[in-house]
Amino acid sequence: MCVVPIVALALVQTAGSAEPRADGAHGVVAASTTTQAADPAPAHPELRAVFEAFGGKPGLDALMEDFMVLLLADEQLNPFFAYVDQAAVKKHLADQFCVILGGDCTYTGRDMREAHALFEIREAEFNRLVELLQAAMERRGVPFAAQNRLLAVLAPMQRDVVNK
Ligand code: HEM
Repeated sequence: MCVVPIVALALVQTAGSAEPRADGAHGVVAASTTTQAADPAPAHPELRAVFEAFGGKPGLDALMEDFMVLLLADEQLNPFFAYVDQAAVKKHLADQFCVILGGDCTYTGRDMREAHALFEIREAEFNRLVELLQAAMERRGVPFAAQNRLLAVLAPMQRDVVNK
């Protein structure tokens, strides 16, 4: 199987701002090293053809069924997924991928940093999850080029998911 390299992107730094603060305090907010969580479902309307190649929303729902089976059967990743609300994870993943691929869906889950904050996730586990996603896409007959277009937009999320 061809493993697509996952590109780690530089962290985004919040810039200094003269806007009023959300907490009601006034004055210039100093530049901070705090990082902002990235949009968990950045829409890519140009990927609409990729969305179709996945079989639209029904295809994504079916993909997540297969993906969860693989995650739970995997020795390395089972401990992460065995005790969570698997139905919610599948739904949120399908909605998230749908939005990302330009589909007409709404993502109602948490941002990526928050959703994964209770877990210690290493790069090796991120890479394993990507392998299993590739296996699930392969099983569903998603064309290789479409697989890679999706993986390319998921890759930058590594910085919000990997926290160990
Ligand atoms: C690009 C990679 C990833 C994406 C796009 C992603 C996306 C998501 C989404 C959308 C949710 C649902 C959030 C919610 O319900 O509010 C979720 C939950 C979860 N993810 Fe990830 N994830 C990624 C990588 C990983 C990795 C590498 C692991 C661990 C090895 C992991 C473990 C989990 C677990 C355990 C949950 C359930 C959290 C809970 O219910 O408290 N994820 N993920």
